[in-house]
Amino acid sequence: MENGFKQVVGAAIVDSLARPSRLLAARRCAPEHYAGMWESPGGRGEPGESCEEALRRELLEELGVDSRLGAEVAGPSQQGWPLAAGAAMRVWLAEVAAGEPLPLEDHDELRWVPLEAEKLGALPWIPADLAIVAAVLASVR
Ligand SMILES: Nc1nc2c([nH]c(=O)n2[C@H]2C[C@H](O)[C@@H](COP(=O)(O)OP(=O)(O)OP(=O)(O)O)O2)c(=O)[nH]1
Repeated sequence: MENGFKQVVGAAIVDSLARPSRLLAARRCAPEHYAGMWESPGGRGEPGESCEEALRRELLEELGVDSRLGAEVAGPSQQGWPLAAGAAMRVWLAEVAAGEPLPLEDHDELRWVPLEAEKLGALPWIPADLAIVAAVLASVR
């Protein structure tokens, strides 16, 4: 695997993988320069974890839910979507398998947003996430 970027993983959590109509957006409360911006829950992997394992662990830690991953929303490189500061994020569609998502860590608000360009575009996403949100929309249509 190519290893030029710090690998981040993120989840485009939809209400239902079979019939997606809403996306779970999460508002970051830290670090300061990302506070107030919306993103896909996720984070960095730990040594020895696959990206999928890292993502399911992050969703349990951050939101308190068990998750089921669907298809990857492939980005322009093997490492996914370019982020700021030399990082890249692989993104998977996902749904909640058990539990109710809560902003336990890193976020101060969660919102189920209709999978419509206008509704999603109204949130101040981390700039790097705008291309990802557009690809998620395209992938569920
Ligand atoms: N989780 C997530 N991080 C994103 C997104 N977009 C984006 O630019 N980032 C950036 C913010 C952070 O600099 C980095 C992810 O780091 P993180 O802070 O979520 O990772 P982590 O929970 O494992 O935290 P740490 O171990 O680095 O402290 O990627 C996104 O949609 N989701």
